[in-house]
Amino acid sequence: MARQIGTDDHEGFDRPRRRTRPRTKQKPDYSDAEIGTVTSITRGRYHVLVGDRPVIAVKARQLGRKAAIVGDRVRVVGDTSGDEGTLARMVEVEERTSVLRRTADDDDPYERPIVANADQLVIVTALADPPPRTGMIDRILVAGFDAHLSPLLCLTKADLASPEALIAAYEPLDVPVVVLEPGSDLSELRERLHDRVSVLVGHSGVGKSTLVNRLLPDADRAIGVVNEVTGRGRHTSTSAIALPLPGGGWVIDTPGVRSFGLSHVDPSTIVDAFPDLAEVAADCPRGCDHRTGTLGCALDAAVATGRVSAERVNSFRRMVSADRESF
Ligand SMILES: Nc1nc2c(ncn2[C@@H]2O[C@H](COP(=O)(O)OP(=O)(O)OP(=O)(O)O)[C@@H](O)[C@H]2O)c(=O)[nH]1
Ligand SMILES: [Zn+2]
Repeated sequence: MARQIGTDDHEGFDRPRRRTRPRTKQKPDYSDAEIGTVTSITRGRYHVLVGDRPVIAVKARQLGRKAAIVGDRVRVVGDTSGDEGTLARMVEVEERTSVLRRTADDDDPYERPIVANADQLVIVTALADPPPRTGMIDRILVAGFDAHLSPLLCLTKADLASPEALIAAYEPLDVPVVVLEPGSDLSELRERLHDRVSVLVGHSGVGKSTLVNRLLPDADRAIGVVNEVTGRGRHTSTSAIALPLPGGGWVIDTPGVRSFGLSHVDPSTIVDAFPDLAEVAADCPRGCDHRTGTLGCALDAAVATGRVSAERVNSFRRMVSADRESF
């Protein structure tokens, strides 16, 4: 067998090999570096939970413009002790399984990724004070379906108003609903959050902080973040915050949103989140956006023959039309 010069292990053991590629092109291998989850970002500092150790890291230069967002799995090197005053270096961002995005408003073409690697979108809506707005719920649903997250509608303040109308509005879309009021049982919600990565989204004042505090009274301590992020005034921060659930899974709280721009979403793809409707829509004309009055939309024919219910199609259409409304 021919001897392969330069590839033997003992060759160049303690001096650099001659055949190594030029330094600039060599990608360092960080596969052994510690990995953690970005829990929040404040002023260019990344809070990373490595195991149960909160570490603060700065972005390494080689990441260039590539930014990590909350929920990202990242590799950190250097001082990863998490001791006070220490800073680690974040050297790599792992591939994401999902990205939830929004645009600031519909005239803003700039996509803002808000959370990585989530699999569930929890839309927190008050039943009163502030009053619920289905347009906003629909827009958030569209963003969630676009990011392939499964939805959960969380209705708060049931002590102030009845949830019946909203439950009825989302039943045809099979969106699961949990209803909460002060002191209500959280076990169903806990079950739905267990072992999942859930992003909480909602208007300011709907009771999101109240809910997070009930679910996770010790949340702040778990990720080692002091009041600058989680205390009052946190909503001046633009960053989301990821909180580990004791039994497994994450809750990612996001700052209260006033609008949920969808200019990055192609509404014609949302039908894919509904397998029965997608099957029907396969017969639609090319580029059909499936809205009411769209010529030749196969959803109309399917309703006429009873293949799908008018209620489901109407709810679907209301939802995808929400991206035309403004708030
Ligand atoms: N009646 C009633 N009030 C509630 C309920 N949940 C929260 N509240 C009140 O609603 C107000 C807003 O609650 P927060 O938890 O601060 O709401 P938030 O969504 O975090 O609001 P921001 O911090 O502004 O984003 C507070 O005065 C709460 O006490 C509820 O189930 N019923
Ligand atoms: Zn169609």
